[in-house]
Amino acid sequence: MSEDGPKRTRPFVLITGTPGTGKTSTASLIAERTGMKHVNVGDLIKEHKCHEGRDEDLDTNILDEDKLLDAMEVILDKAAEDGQGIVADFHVCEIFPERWFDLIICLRTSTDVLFDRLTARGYNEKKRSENMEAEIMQVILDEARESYAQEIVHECPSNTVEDMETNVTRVEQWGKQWIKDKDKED
Ligand SMILES: Nc1ncnc2c1ncn2[C@@H]1O[C@H](COP(=O)(O)OP(=O)(O)OP(=O)(O)O)[C@@H](O)[C@H]1O
Repeated sequence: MSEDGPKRTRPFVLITGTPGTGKTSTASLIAERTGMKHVNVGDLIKEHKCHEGRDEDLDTNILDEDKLLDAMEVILDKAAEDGQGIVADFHVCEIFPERWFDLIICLRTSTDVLFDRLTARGYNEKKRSENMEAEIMQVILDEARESYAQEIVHECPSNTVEDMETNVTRVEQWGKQWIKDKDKED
């Protein structure tokens, strides 16, 4: 959202984490429960063709960040104008301007569970290993902590359906409080 964009009355949340940790499932449940708009950044990239080519080795597309940020800014500005919250999900968090998000949830999944999920998804061995390693090394969590204020970054386990329920409820309750606090401010 642009610096001089519309004032926000609802929160913007980013769900991040290694591929397979449950970002899309969690974000869509949050959207369902709260009425926030779900922005599946992966889908947005496909829709707007934000690619600069393909990394065949890693079996992944190379992201055109500027194009993605432009496309997202339009969506975020519109949500702010409409008084709607945003729950975005993406496995990269450091590319977004810090001012965009009020809460960053970094989902974490244990090695054995993630292995099974990525295998079920048909990831090739190299892609699966890269992602497993990234999760073990907490690459995304470190990126989140480096890119945003410490107090808005939360690490949340996402191994079981119960974990997902806890995470969704947590964001839902946090959102209600955010709105109350915002109302008091105005
Ligand atoms: N907490 C959880 N408990 C049980 N199953 C889960 C949980 N989180 C995700 N899953 C399952 O794991 C798979 C991957 O989930 P999902 O697509 O939401 O992950 P993702 O982090 O969005 O992945 P990507 O970054 O590749 O889009 C799905 O089959 C989903 O149902």
